[in-house]
Amino acid sequence: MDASERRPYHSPRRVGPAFRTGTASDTVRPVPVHVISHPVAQELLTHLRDTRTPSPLFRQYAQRLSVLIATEAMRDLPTEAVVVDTPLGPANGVKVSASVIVVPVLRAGLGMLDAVLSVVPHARVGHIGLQRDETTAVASQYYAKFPAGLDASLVVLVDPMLATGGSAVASLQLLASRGAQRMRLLCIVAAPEGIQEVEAHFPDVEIYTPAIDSHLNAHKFIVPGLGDFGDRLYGTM
Ligand SMILES: O=P(O)(O)OC[C@H]1O[C@H](OP(=O)(O)OP(=O)(O)O)[C@H](O)[C@@H]1O
Ligand SMILES: O=c1cc[nH]c(=O)[nH]1
Ligand SMILES: [Mg+2]
Repeated sequence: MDASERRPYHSPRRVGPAFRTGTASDTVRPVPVHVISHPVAQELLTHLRDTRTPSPLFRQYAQRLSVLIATEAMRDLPTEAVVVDTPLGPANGVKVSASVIVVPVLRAGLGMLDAVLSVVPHARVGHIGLQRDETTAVASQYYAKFPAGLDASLVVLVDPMLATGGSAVASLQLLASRGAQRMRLLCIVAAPEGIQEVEAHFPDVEIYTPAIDSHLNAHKFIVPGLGDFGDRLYGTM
């Protein structure tokens, strides 16, 4: 698809707020969090949590789970009508007509990128490099590069772990400062603290995740979580 074929992203319908159904709270309240409860997604998440899962399998499970998350997150992509010829005659069909920019947060977000691109192959890709300080858990930026057209695209931020929310909010602020208007966040495990932080700064940003966990520990790791996603993905423990 060349640039002339890309059209600005306009959501044809506002996705209604989902209801939080995770383990964090019994209180059901409308928040823009979509919990991917599909049993296949939940089984893949279980494998990712399991300390016995080695890096090669961890990468595979992360990919497969990310396809399911991305599929749900792209449910309302606008399409245009097309007609194709089957061997038996013409058939009406559709073509996705939105401009999508996927932005993984390095490193861990790279473990979801190819999966998201398999769902929206025409998407373009930006990158944000962030690293949490091991003692303060505050993220600092070491890289950022984006394609043109953030303002007219659906921007899909991809980071598997939403812990304090510091990395997600810093990323969303950077994207917003470069013109992004419609943003979504895809993650694999979210903590209530991180969700609150994103909601406080970006109430319109919908979050797609298969898990809302219990809480953060003293080191700001998600409990029960799955440990350090980047380390498990790349074997840097
Ligand atoms: O919500 P937060 O408290 O900001 O934590 C979440 C961030 O922490 C992890 O990255 P990390 O800093 O470990 O970098 P890495 O991906 O290179 O391992 C994770 O991938 C998120 O980006
Ligand atoms: O639990 C956590 C928190 C931040 N980053 C991770 O990889 N895991
Ligand atoms: Mg890490």
